[in-house]
Amino acid sequence: METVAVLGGGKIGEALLGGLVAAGRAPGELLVVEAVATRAAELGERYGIGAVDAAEAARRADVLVVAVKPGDVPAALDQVHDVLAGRRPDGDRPTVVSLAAGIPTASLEARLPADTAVVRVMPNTPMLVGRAMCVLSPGAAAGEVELALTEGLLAAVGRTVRVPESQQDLATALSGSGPAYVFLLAEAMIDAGVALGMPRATATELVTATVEGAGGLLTTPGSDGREGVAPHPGLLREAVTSPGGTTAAALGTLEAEGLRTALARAVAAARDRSVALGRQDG
Ligand SMILES: NC(=O)C1=CN([C@@H]2O[C@H](COP(=O)(O)OP(=O)(O)OC[C@H]3O[C@@H](n4cnc5c(N)ncnc54)[C@H](OP(=O)(O)O)[C@@H]3O)[C@@H](O)[C@H]2O)C=CC1
Ligand SMILES: O=C(O)[C@@H]1CCC=N1
Repeated sequence: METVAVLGGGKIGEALLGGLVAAGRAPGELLVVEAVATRAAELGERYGIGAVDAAEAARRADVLVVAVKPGDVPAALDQVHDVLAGRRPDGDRPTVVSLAAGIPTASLEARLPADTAVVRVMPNTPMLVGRAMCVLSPGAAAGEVELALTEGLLAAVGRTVRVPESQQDLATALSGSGPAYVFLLAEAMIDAGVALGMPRATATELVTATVEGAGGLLTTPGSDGREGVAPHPGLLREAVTSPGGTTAAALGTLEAEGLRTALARAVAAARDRSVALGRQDG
């Protein structure tokens, strides 16, 4: 298998590395470059992954993953530039896979040796448990071979979809940041249960199982009574909503409080922030 080196062993770097190990990848094929030494040691203890410096990662990697904060991307690429320049672009040089929100492939390519294959990916943290949604767009020098290599790697930790790069900022707002919206919803439901008198442990068990079960219905073909098409959230919601019942009372309150509008604005704010992060680069 190919050697995967990850620049940045933070939240998403760990989700990828931990997810790959859980999916059966040999830790010896995985490398991490991490600025914080204690963090690198933690990843070594947790997953058996070796920490190396940027130059060694650039020498050994078949896939070089950029998982530092968007503002740190230029410096991280500068650290690997010269070693990458010494490797031939026709198959020897690693594919550079960027997970950084907002940073266009053109900006990445401008800081890398000419003709480096770059794939921009927006993953999400469920990668750690093999349930990622990874959204891919190729850069100018990335062809089918590099895209398939990246998809093959990420398929081990969840689902992949290709989109035109013009949709990457919106993908970031939906699936990249999306888990946080669901966690906030879960947290708020648990707190509401506690406020109304249920022990926190019980409320947590009820709500987490409910989120998991609802996710299962959303992703199970035929769950809304129709065959051959993806389940529709509206139909699944209708099936919960008995006439004159409890769900209708709750949904009426959520609509009156503007939940849909709040979510629409939140997604637009995340999309706009992703665009702004790309403009701040370099
Ligand atoms: N968290 C998420 O859910 C998602 C994150 N992303 C993207 O992933 C990237 C990382 O995000 P996240 O994991 O949350 O951030 P973190 O801050 O948790 O992780 C980044 C890590 O990289 C370290 N670092 C910084 N510069 C370098 C360098 N040159 N070489 C090696 N390590 C370095 C940081 O150290 P220090 O703290 O000292 O800076 C930090 O430990 C971002 O670009 C983000 O947009 C994409 C999708 C989802
Ligand atoms: O919050 C962020 O900027 C990153 C990108 C998507 C999820 N986390």
